[in-house]
Amino acid sequence: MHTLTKADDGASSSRESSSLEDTSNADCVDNAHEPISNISSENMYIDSGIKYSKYDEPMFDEVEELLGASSAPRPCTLVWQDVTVHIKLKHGKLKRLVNNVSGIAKPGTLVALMGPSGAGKTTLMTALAHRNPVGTIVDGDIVMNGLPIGDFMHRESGYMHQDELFVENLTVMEHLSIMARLRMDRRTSPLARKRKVNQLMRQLSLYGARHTRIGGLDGQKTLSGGERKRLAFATELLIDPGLLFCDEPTTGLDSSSAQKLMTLLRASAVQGKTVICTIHQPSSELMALFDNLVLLAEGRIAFAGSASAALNFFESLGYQCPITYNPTDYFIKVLALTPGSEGASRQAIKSVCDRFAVSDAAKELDMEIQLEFHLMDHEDEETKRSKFNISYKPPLLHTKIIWLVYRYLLIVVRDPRVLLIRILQKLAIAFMAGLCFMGKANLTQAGIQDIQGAVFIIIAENTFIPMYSVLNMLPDEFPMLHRELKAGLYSTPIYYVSRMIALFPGLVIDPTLFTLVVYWIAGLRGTLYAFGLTVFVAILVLNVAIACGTFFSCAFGSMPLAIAYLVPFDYTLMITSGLFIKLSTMPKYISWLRYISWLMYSNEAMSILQWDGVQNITCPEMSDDVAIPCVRTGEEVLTVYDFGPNQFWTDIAALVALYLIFHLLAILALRYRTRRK
Ligand SMILES: Nc1ncnc2c1ncn2[C@@H]1O[C@H](COP(=O)(O)OP(=O)(O)OP(=O)(O)O)[C@@H](O)[C@H]1O
Repeated sequence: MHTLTKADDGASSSRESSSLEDTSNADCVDNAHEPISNISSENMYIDSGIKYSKYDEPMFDEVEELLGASSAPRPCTLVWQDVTVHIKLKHGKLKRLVNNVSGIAKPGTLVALMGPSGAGKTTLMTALAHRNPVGTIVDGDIVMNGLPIGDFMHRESGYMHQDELFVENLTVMEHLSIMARLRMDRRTSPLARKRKVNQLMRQLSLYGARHTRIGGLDGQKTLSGGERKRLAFATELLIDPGLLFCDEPTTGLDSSSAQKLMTLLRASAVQGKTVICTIHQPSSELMALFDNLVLLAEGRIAFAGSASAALNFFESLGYQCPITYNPTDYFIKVLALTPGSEGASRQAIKSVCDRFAVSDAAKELDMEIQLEFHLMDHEDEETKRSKFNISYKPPLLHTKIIWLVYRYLLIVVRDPRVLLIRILQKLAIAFMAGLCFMGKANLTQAGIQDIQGAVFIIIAENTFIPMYSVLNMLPDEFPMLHRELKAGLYSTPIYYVSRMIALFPGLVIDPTLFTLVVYWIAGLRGTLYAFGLTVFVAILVLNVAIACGTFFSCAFGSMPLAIAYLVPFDYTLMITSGLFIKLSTMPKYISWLRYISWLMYSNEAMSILQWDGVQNITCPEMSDDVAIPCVRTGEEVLTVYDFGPNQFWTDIAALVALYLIFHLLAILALRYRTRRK
């Protein structure tokens, strides 16, 4: 049953033992690139369904088909020594997640990071990949090709997450094309970019699904789990990283899809990449694809070395893997906490880790690490630099904005029903409202209230529903935003600006349509000047409302919290709009609120457009003995509402200022939120 050990025949062990002498990265890569056709059949053997050359290198006839005959990736050697990871808890205490862990991953190797749930695999891998969550403290040395890891890891390494996140409405080709624009060197020609995308789609069997949406609208074909994983893999391969981290890539896949994906990872290693992979209890066939195994338990190393050596090590401790057991399952069983007897389990795990720390395998590993450090120390700067993609030029700021805007516009275009329903709904409300005011907007005493009412309807419709509808937009995108920020694809302000630009067409069309219908049905002032500027103010109102809603969603992070704070705020806005209370009579301690009320500014501006210069408001017939108060001019109407007739452009300036302030506050809140993660 112990079929996981391709080293059982001795071929692998000879490589293991020679690995200390064979420290040249180039050798690893060269071996990996020996043309398959040059190896005769007597120089190969088959184990676990995988062909191996006499050099014990898996012979993927399909390597070139799988991953193409691209140029050899930059060799990446990652060494980590005495790495300890703590996380800061809320009350300031530190919790240790990874404890004094060392290891090495060389070019052309596929390393499995295994252990029971909660062992610290993901924590260690994010530390090695320099993609730690905020609040993580990493101690120890992590060195890639002689340099302590840093932000350069974004361009030198790829990171496949356990749960892949995509903009679901995009097709495979759109996703990869946009990612190519965001990730690849800006000097890459459009043809080369296109070729790369096509090549990856073919190699990863995604070409047939290139026009399939990743996730979907009802009834539409979408990608399978395996295809999604392969797409995530393709996304990482766009920059052809020398180092690849994969967090549980087989989770959620059936055995055939898992085998397919792992074969791809193996092929990447054969090409010369360094691949580090966390994996949960792989089958023997899958385990056979790995060169090295690192077993973690309770944040410590329980074993590091080849799979066959792991069997020997556990046997030496008295843990004899039953013949019917998959060895990896057995290792995990030994290292997992047993419910009900956690104390005894912890003691047993500690004993395994302690024994490994003084084992020959640990000493060998330590020697290998020391040797690697020694070699790195003696490399000159030029050699070190040649191992990095220092000439990489990230896409320019405007390129990122254009492609992000394109991505978010596609979301709208992909589902035009949402847009159509929104427009129809808007028009229906506009007709309803317009019909209520039809024939009422006259220059009479009663008409004053009707005109002011119609103006307020235009303002309210462009404020409340849009402000609330935007509350879940950014929080829904936070997980993906965090991930793409960590991958160094763009910055928070670039994301925010792009997101808002993509919204903008809707923010112009919506208020224009609504105002157009209400204005003409209600029969508001029939000059082009008044109509045009009313539409302009309505557009401004909607944009300020969206900016305000976005700020609340960024500041409070979730829709329920944002609503809790927004409701009292919107009441304040409404009360101070000038329609419900005479602004000059408001108590001093509260009257300042009118200055942040865009409802007040817009109400004043639209009222001015309706009443400026009006001189002929009719009064009811008066009997000789009763003097009925009567408003005869537009200026008097404005005075009734405490609006200044000359305030129009001041109101516009205030609306623009509020628009900018809310967006600025939203960006600051979003930055704070994304930095905390
Ligand atoms: N932010 C955090 N605050 C507190 N504890 C944390 C935090 N992040 C991780 N942990 C704890 O650290 C331990 C290791 O977590 P990690 O995700 O690295 O485990 P894992 O081995 O990848 O587990 P799994 O296989 O289930 O994904 C777990 O016990 C987890 O609860």
